[in-house]
Amino acid sequence: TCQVHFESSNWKSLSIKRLTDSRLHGSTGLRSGSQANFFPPLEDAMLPSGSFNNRMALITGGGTGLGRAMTATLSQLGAQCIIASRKLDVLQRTAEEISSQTGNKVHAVQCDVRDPQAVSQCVDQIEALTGLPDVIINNAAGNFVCPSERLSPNAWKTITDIVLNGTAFVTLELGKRLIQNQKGASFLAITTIYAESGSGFVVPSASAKAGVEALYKSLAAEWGRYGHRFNIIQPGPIRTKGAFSRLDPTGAFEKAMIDRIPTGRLGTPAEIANLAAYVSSNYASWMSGAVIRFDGGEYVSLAGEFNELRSVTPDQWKLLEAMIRKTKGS
Ligand SMILES: CCCCC/C=C\C/C=C\C/C=C\C=C\C(=O)SCCNC(=O)CCNC(=O)[C@H](O)C(C)(C)COP(=O)(O)OP(=O)(O)OC[C@H]1O[C@@H](n2cnc3c(N)ncnc32)[C@H](O)[C@@H]1OP(=O)(O)O
Ligand SMILES: NC(=O)C1=CN([C@@H]2O[C@H](COP(=O)(O)OP(=O)(O)OC[C@H]3O[C@@H](n4cnc5c(N)ncnc54)[C@H](OP(=O)(O)O)[C@@H]3O)[C@@H](O)[C@H]2O)C=CC1
Repeated sequence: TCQVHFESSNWKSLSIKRLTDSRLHGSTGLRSGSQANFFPPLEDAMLPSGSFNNRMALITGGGTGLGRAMTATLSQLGAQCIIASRKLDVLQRTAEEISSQTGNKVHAVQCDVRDPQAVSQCVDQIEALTGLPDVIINNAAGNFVCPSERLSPNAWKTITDIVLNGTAFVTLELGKRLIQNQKGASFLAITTIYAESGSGFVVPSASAKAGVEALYKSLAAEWGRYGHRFNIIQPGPIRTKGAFSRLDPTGAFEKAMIDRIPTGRLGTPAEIANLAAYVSSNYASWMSGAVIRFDGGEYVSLAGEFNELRSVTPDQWKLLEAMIRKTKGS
C-alpha cells in the first residue's frame, strides 16, 4: 500500500499519495474515522438520579439543539427548568415533550436576549414561576459563515448582540437579583473552541464568544463572594440543525471535519448535556473560572503543524527515517 515516490531526496518533492478513507492506512488496519469505535458516546444521564431535586435551572436557547438536550438531562435529574428564547411555539413544544417524559415541570418563557428590557421582564416571569434559579446556562447564540468583507454593520451587530450582549444582560440581571436575595448560583456559558484561537468566516461569533469568556472569567473572580460560580464549555462540532444549516449548509465540509477529529466522530447532544449537568451540579461546587474544551481533540489537531503527518504510513516512515538519518550536518 506504500505510495511514496522518490523524485529526489528533497522532502518537498516527496510525493505522498494520500490514501482516502475508503482504503487501508498502511499496516495499521485503521480506516479514517474507524477510531470512533474506541470512543462510543454514552447517552444516559451520568449523575445520580435526584441530583437536581429542588433546584431551578434556566437554559437560554433551551428549545432546540444542545440547549434542549441540557434541559432534558437536568429535568431527568430532578430540576425544574425554564427555557427561554424568541420562538414561544418551539419552546412550548419542547417543554411539553420533556415534562411528559421526566414528570418534572419545564416552563417556556419568551425572551429576546438582545433586549435588556425583555430580559428583565423574563426574569420577573421566572421569579413568579419558580423563584430565582440555582443554575443558569447561557446557551442562546446566533451564527453564520460569511466572508468578513460581506458583513453589514447589522450582521455584525446581530451576532454580537445575541452572543455577547445577550449573555451579559441575562447574567447581570440574574446576578444582581441573586446578590440582593443572598442566593448562590452556578452560571455556565457555552462558547466554542475558536473563542480561543479566533476563526475566519465566523468573525462576529468568534469575537463575541471571546468576550463571553472574558466576562465569565472576570465574574468568577469577582462574584465568588456572593456564592456564584462561573464556568465555560467550549464544544467542538455536534450536529444540530441550528449550527450545521448555517455553518455547513451543503454538508461539503463534514467529512474533512470528522477526519481531523482524533476521536473520529462528532460529539452528541447527550454527551455535552452530561458535562453541563456535572459542571452545574453540587459535585462541581469547587469548580469556578474553568474553561472546558469538549471537542474530541479537534482543537489540538488543528493547532499542531506536524499533525498532517498522520497520513504517513509505516512503510513511508521507514523511507523518511532513512532519509533523515542519512543527513549529516546542516
Ligand atoms: C469548514 C466548515 C466547517 C463546518 C462546520 C459545521 C458544523 C459546526 C461546527 C462547529 C460549530 C462551532 C460553533 C457554533 C456556534 C454557533 O453559534 S451555532 C448556533 C447557530 N444557531 C443560530 O444561529 C440560531 C439563531 N440564528 C438566527 O436566528 C439567524 O441566523 C440570525 C443570527 C441571522 C438572527 O436572525 P434575525 O435576528 O432574524 O436576523 P436577520 O435575518 O434580520 O439578519 C440580521 C442581519 O444579518 C444579515 N445576515 C443574515 N444572515 C446572513 C448570512 N448568511 N450572510 C451574511 N449576512 C447575513 C442580514 O442580512 C441582516 O443584515 P442587514 O440588515 O441586511 O444589513
Ligand atoms: N452545535 C455545535 O456544533 C456547536 C454549538 N455551539 C454553541 O452551542 C450553543 C447551542 O447551539 P446549537 O444547539 O448548536 O444551535 P441552535 O441554533 O439549536 O441553538 C441556538 C438557540 O439560541 C436561541 N436564540 C437565538 N437568538 C436568540 C435571541 N436573540 N434571544 C434568545 N434566544 C435566542 C435559539 O432559539 P430561538 O430561535 O427560539 O430564539 C436557539 O434555541 C450555542 O451557544 C452555540 O454557539 C458551539 C460550538 C459547536
